[in-house]
Amino acid sequence: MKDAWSSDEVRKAEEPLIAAGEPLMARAAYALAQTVLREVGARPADGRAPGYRPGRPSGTRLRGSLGSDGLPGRARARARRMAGSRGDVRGAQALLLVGPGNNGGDTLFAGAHLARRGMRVTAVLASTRAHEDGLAAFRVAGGKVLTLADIRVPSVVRSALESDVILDGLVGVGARGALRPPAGGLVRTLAEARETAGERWPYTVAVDIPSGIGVDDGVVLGPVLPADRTVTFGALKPGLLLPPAAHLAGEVELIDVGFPPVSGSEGWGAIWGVTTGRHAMAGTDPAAGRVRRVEPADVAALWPTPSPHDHKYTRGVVGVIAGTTTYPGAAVLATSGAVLAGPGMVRYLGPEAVGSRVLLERPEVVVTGGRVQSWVLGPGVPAVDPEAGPDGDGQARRIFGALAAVTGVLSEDVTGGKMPAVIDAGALTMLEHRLPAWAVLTPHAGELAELLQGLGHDVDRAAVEAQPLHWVRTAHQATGATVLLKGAITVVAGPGDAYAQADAPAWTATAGAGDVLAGILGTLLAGRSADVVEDETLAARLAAVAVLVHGRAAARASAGGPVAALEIARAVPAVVAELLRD
Ligand SMILES: NC(=O)C1=CN([C@@H]2O[C@H](COP(=O)(O)OP(=O)(O)OC[C@H]3O[C@@H](n4cnc5c(N)ncnc54)[C@H](O)[C@@H]3O)[C@@H](O)[C@H]2O)[C@@H](O)CC1
Ligand SMILES: [K+]
Repeated sequence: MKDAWSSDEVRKAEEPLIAAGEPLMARAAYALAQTVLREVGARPADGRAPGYRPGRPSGTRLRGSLGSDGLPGRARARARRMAGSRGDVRGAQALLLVGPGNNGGDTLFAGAHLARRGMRVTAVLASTRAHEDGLAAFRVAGGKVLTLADIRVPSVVRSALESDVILDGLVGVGARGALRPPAGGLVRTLAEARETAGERWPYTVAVDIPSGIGVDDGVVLGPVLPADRTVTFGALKPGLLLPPAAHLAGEVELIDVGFPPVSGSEGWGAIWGVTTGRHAMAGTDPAAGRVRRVEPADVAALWPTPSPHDHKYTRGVVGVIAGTTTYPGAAVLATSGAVLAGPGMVRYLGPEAVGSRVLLERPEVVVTGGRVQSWVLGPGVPAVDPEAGPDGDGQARRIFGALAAVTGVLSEDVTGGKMPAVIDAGALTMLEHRLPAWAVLTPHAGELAELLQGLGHDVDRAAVEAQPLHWVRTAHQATGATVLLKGAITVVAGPGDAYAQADAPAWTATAGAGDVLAGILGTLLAGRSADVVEDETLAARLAAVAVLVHGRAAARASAGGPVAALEIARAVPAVVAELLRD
């Protein structure tokens, strides 16, 4: 599990270490310089071609969203330039963008290391203030210092285009809001120049964070220079995991500067003396938990794996109400996702003609009613039209019935107990009662905006995409449900921690992929039905696992090319087997 720490948490962790005389900045700057030296040293053996880009790094720690071939966009270009690297950095040029705080200090100390290794290093000070010791060390090492006020933005752009590497050290965790002038104007112009220069743009390293992103919530309120790599210190920051900012961070490398090892709330309780309640302040809501990312190694502990004593009913039965005669494919895809994720059984409820199609693809499915341990509601079912009332071949009526079980409106004597559910597509328009956390809503941005509008919020799709964590948490608070917002980076929030998953190649954005995801998650909820009711934070974790498995299945089925939704479902068993084996 990757854990992001809010800027307040980072400060609290730093304080005692700095008081104890730990050389945090020296460690950060040294590691940053090593990364730059490694990258620049990987240049082609025939010397620095104009617009040279260093080689692909060996140690990728974390990626943002992936390209169709599973590599972050800019890493692809660098991968092609690997051949003939020679490790010599003498004469290579670095441009440092230096802000007034410790982030600028890290950058200046790193620049001093680079200069001592024979690189030609220029620091542009964006402010009248700069870290004094850092600046002195940089000068002694032979670095050249310019101030933005003296040289102006166009000459910084020229200098950037002549450089091999840029270090963005304008602001770090001390950032508040969008970059202000003159740093904001400089970054805006550099970002535009990068767009024009394309592959000729130098390798760009963000120091701690890409300056200008929302450190704690991942929003992008103003100009940001996209990085090929972010070297971050002590802990990941939420903005490096969350969209849209995570798309600007490139590959993220976490440097250990000596923070205590912490994983999850238990560790924080021990460190801060928190004995009860929520621990962290990441994101926009002080009451909410951390921002995290589930990793492949976490899956085995969460996946409902059968024991020899299990039979199909103890393993969990998934009930799927999806598809209509107009949209029968969604029923096939959702049941396929559920079956291939490995439940005890899948029941399908819907029009007979659709059930027959489901059976053609998945003869394991049972097309009669009966007890279930989770519901998958709504894929391929149209939104309820308030004028016309429920229709859709009776699917709306069936979904309303299932929702009555999920919300507890129906007696548990009738439903057989509390019931987790995946609520997708048309079913999102059928919510009439407050939901438990073990109901998982799975909207895309447009559907989430509509849901929130229905709850009285003035928000559209673009606003949701600009502040996904905020709106996902708002929807959770308003409905009670766990909310999974589908996207290139999927954001999940319920009571407690939020999750930002970047597992899928861009080809996954294809019709029907969400139906498969709903099915996979239905199987996870059925297999751990009692646990999700017991632990209200578990549904979000399982939702993140479903997203991870779905994304990896898409990558496997895609193999760098197009992928059809049914092929994602078909790749699930091999992906799960691999994750359980590792
Ligand atoms: N976490 C760690 O373990 C370590 C952190 N260190 C560095 O220290 C940084 C934090 O340093 P500081 O607290 O000095 O803060 P920063 O250097 O991040 O930024 C603070 C300065 O930027 C200005 N500023 C804030 N928001 C701005 C905006 N929107 N536009 C323009 N200027 C803005 C402020 O006026 C202030 O002068 C970290 O990001 C990291 O780089 C390292 O030195 C040591 C290790
Ligand atoms: K920075």
